[in-house]
Amino acid sequence: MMKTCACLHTSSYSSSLPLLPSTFLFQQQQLRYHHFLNFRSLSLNATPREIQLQLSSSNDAVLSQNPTPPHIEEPPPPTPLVLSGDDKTTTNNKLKKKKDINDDNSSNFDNRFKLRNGKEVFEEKAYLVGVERKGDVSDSFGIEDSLSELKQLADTAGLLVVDSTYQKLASPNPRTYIGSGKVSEIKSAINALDVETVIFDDELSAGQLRNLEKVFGGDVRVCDRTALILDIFNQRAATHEASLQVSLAQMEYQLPRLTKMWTHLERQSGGQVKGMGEKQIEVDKRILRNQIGVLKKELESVRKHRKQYRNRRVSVPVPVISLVGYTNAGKSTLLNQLTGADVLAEDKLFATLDPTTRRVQMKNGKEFLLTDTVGFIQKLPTTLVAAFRATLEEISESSLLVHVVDISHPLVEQQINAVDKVLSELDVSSIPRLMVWNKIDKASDPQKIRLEAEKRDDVVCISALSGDGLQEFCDAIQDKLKDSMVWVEALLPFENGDLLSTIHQVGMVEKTEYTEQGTYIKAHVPLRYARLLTPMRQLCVSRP
Ligand SMILES: Nc1nc2c(ncn2[C@@H]2O[C@H](COP(=O)(O)OP(=O)(O)OP(=O)(O)O)[C@@H](O)[C@H]2O)c(=O)[nH]1
Ligand SMILES: [Mg+2]
Repeated sequence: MMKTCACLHTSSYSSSLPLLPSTFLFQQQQLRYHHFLNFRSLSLNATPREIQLQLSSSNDAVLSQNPTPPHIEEPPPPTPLVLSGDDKTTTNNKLKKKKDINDDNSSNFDNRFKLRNGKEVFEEKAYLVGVERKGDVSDSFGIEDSLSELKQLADTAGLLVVDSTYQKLASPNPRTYIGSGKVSEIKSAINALDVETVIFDDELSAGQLRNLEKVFGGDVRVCDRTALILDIFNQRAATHEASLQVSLAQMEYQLPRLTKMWTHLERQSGGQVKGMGEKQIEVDKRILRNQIGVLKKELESVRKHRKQYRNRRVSVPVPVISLVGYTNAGKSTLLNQLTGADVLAEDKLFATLDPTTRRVQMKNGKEFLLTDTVGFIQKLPTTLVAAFRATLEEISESSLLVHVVDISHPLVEQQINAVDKVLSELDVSSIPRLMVWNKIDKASDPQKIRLEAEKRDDVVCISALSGDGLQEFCDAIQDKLKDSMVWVEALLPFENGDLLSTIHQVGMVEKTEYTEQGTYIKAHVPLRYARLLTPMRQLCVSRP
């Protein structure tokens, strides 16, 4: 796979703009600055598939060009570190170099290769940094909770978190995000703990990233929560559509961060190529914008296919219900439990990226389609919400949204608010909702929670893991679907037998009476069918 990517990359460059010398350096810079993004400059003529491969493959592709920049000392080509099994695993040239350096101490180093989900992952030492904004509203995540979530994210990405710190600030420092005292404190921690990566809990600007890396020293990488989430998504994207969406989000994240990364060229060449950096930023921005355009087109075509598929599904008269909720709430476990599907469900953030739809048959013979979707998280980057819009369209075309909540989680209220916030961005307020309090088996006082749920409308307690409460869940779905339907009394002529059986399938028929003129029904039916029945409803009104 890695070899394939390298070949692809070389051939795509042969038919594209020549790489400017500085682009090579830029690639090296990117590997340092944005280790998590597996990002590199791309050829203008690359196909979306190539772009995707280039983005998702490890850093070996960069080496295939190997141009020699004038006036600038060429950096030694790093040897990629091949980890078994997975070309998307976080790999890094620097690691190989470090491994060589550390050969004497290699047993210590090798201890940090861990097997996760069947993949070998190198655990880089990471240090977390957060900022508590004075005056933050109390219903949002506290700084310690937010940092502990960041630790979970880092863990999911395969990093080894060695320590963390935070600072209370009225407003972030525009140059370094945190104050200078805190910067020095972190620098000491980096030296003492041999930290390789510093991760900030909030999105940093290009300038802040650059300044912090400068202060921390050449070998230390700095990244932010968004880059970390993007990296997890990149590692986990399993389908063509998900890969395209992640690639697009990565590029959009990257675009504003190209600014001024080139000034080092002018410094290194002693001013001989003055202005070169500035020009190169423009060239690379243009290349990146072109790639974004190519990806958007490709996504649009994938989106059209999905739409056609959805349209076909609409013609199958079964309501579609989407599971939404905070990451790790138990959505996939619920889908698996109800449908016998085999969707990956695990105690990691963002286990699911692609929607999976399965048919559920209830005891009364009624059916619905259940869709599992990508989980949400607080501080979800807007670029990601936008990039996943195509996938999230599944949600907007549902008859009902089931909000799955991990009721055993200490920050359950904050998680509910974060999900509501994302849903409000998706413009789905008109779709009826049902809330499910999951993991009731794990709650410290399940009885108290059940009593609380009884007091509320639209809440059902379940354990997706044990299957407890699933019958109540299906009953609640029936009731909710009924609420979203229209009450009709109609007389269907006998030649409309097909429509009658569809109504039995999608609606809730309360009375059927056979008369000489046709079948008289009283039922709740979806709006679409109420419209189809309009002429027959008039007939019914005129019935003696
Ligand atoms: N104790 C208990 N654990 C549960 C329950 N439901 C899910 N889990 C566990 O919670 C973890 C996350 O479950 P998933 O089904 O992967 O959660 P998800 O909402 O699909 O997560 P994302 O795909 O990341 O958004 C897994 O380890 C499940 O075994 C439950 O009812 N009780
Ligand atoms: Mg899931």
